[in-house]
Order: sequence, then structure tokens, then C-alpha cells
Amino acid sequence: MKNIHGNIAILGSGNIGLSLAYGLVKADYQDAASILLTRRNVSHLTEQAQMGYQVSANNPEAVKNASIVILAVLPQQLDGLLHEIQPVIDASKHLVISVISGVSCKDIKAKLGHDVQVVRVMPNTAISIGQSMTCIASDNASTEQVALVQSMFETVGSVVVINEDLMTSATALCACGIAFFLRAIRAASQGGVEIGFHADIALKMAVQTAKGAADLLLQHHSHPEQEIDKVTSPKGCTIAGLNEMEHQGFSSSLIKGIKLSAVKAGELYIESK
Ligand SMILES: NC(=O)C1=CN([C@@H]2O[C@H](COP(=O)(O)OP(=O)(O)OC[C@H]3O[C@@H](n4cnc5c(N)ncnc54)[C@H](OP(=O)(O)O)[C@@H]3O)[C@@H](O)[C@H]2O)C=CC1
Ligand SMILES: O=C(O)[C@@H]1CCC=N1
Repeated sequence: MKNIHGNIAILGSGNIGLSLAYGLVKADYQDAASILLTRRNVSHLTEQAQMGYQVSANNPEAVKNASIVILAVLPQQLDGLLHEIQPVIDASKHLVISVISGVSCKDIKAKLGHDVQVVRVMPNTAISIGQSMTCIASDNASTEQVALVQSMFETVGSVVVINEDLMTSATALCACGIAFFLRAIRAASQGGVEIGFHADIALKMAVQTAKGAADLLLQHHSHPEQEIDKVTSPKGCTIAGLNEMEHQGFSSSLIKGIKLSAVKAGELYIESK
């Protein structure tokens, strides 16, 4: 049985909770049988039960049977969950990891107890395929516990440990960022249809081109403009298209969207009160 740090309870097995569970199993970090998935409508976890995960609607029971407790509900659902599990949280046994946007370690400790070690983690949905960009922060977890969380999330992508006050910015850039880049790929494929390709081929071409662009930066450790300079032939068609995009506000709209998402991420929990 693969569970080097004990069972992992994922409380709130929706989009990111399940993505995380799948990623950990795929990376061979933890086997499905030692991951406990909860949600209130447990009938929606039938497929996961068939895959070997333990599934339940009983959060306190899941916590009692785990050493790592991952909070993955929506910000507006958190207070009810914390109220439910507070009596069974044991600071000497449990490490609490929260992926919830806009909720600080302090907010969680205020409900669970100030001696509970809490690590805040911001992954993205690419965690399901081991390609997450995950940011980690804590204000009270030990160096060992932060290292444990870091090594856990390094099995499912890249990790950066940051100051907690940058966590909402990390949410916008990395977690929301998946959607922003996907929309860019979708837009490129629609452009491809306008200029003559069938939708399925246009999408395939846009996806591989986006992957190539990202891999160039990762493998060359280069700046985007260095790679762009290699594409833009003098008097050529790339610079013509690129400048038209900029005239239409391409970079500006991305920057403004990221800034708005960061503001919104910081308000999610407060707004739910
Ligand atoms: N989606 C993403 O890409 C990312 C999301 N996040 C954060 O992760 C959190 C979850 O987001 P996301 O997965 O998108 O949301 P979802 O709505 O997909 O998932 C939330 C899940 O929590 C369950 N849930 C709600 N209340 C309880 C409860 N009391 N006990 C157990 N389960 C409960 C819901 O199921 P049911 O109604 O059946 O209980 C649902 O499946 C959010 O706080 C978000 O900010 C962070 C990074 C990325
Ligand atoms: O949209 C949201 O609020 C969540 C947080 C980051 C990604 N999804």
C-alpha cells in the first residue's frame, strides 16, 4: 500500500479535489485506496469508488482516518466544513492543507485551533496530468511540514514556495491562468477556421503550437521576446499579425484580466460572509 505519510482525506471532491487525487495516483505518490474523497452528494463519486478510492459524505470520519487533510471546498462552503471537522482535528496528528482561494492560514486556524499546522497551496487543474504550477505558503507550519508538502506537489508539477500575501496573485496567474491560456488556444483555433481549416484540425494545430511555445521557454530558459524575435521576419507576416493583436489590446486585456482575477480572488471568502 502506497501511503508513506498516512491516508490523505480530500474534503470537497469537485474539480480541483479530484484533479489532485488523480495526479497523486498517476504520479505513484499515493494509491487510490489510501485517499479518502468526500462530498455531500456522494452518489457523484461512484466512478471514483470503482477506481479504488474510499468515498464518503462523512467528513469527521475521513479526518479521523487520515493524517493529511486537504480542504478543497468553495470559499463560501468552508465555514460549515470547518465547524464540522473542528472536534476531530488533532494538531499533533493532522497536517491541514488548503487549496481554497482567498482564505488565509490564519482564517483556518481561527476555526480549527491556533496550534494546527496549516499549509496553503494553490495548484491548477493540470495537476491531474502532473503538470501543475503550484504555489505554497504557510505562516506556522514547520520547515519539515512545508518540505513534505513541497515534495508531495513536486510529484505532480512545478512548485514555488512564496509569501502568503502573494497567494491571491498566484491564484490569478496560475490557477485561473489555465483558463486564460485555454481561451487563447480556443481563439487561435477559431482564427484557424476563418482562414480555411476544419475545426478539429485547427484545434490540433493551435494546441501543438501553444505547447511548442511553452516548451521553447522551458527548455531554452529564454524570454518570450527572444523567441518572438526568431519568428518575426523583417516585413513579414508574423510582425503584421502580432502588431495588429497589440493594437487590439492583446497584452493589455490579458494583464487587466489577471489583475481583476487577483482582486476577486482576495475577496471570495470575505464576500461569502
Ligand atoms: N478549480 C480550480 O481550478 C481551482 C480551484 N481552487 C479552489 O478549490 C476550491 C474548490 O474549487 P472547485 O473544485 O473548482 O469547486 P467544485 O464546486 O468543483 O468542488 C467543490 C466540492 O466541494 C463539495 N463540498 C461542498 N461542501 C462540502 C462539505 N461540507 N463537505 C464535503 N464536500 C463538500 C462539493 O460537492 P457537494 O455539493 O456534493 O458537497 C464539490 O464537489 C475552491 O475554494 C477554489 O477556490 C484552487 C485552485 C484551482
Ligand atoms: O475560479 C475560481 O474561483 C477558482 C479559483 C482558481 C481557479 N478556480
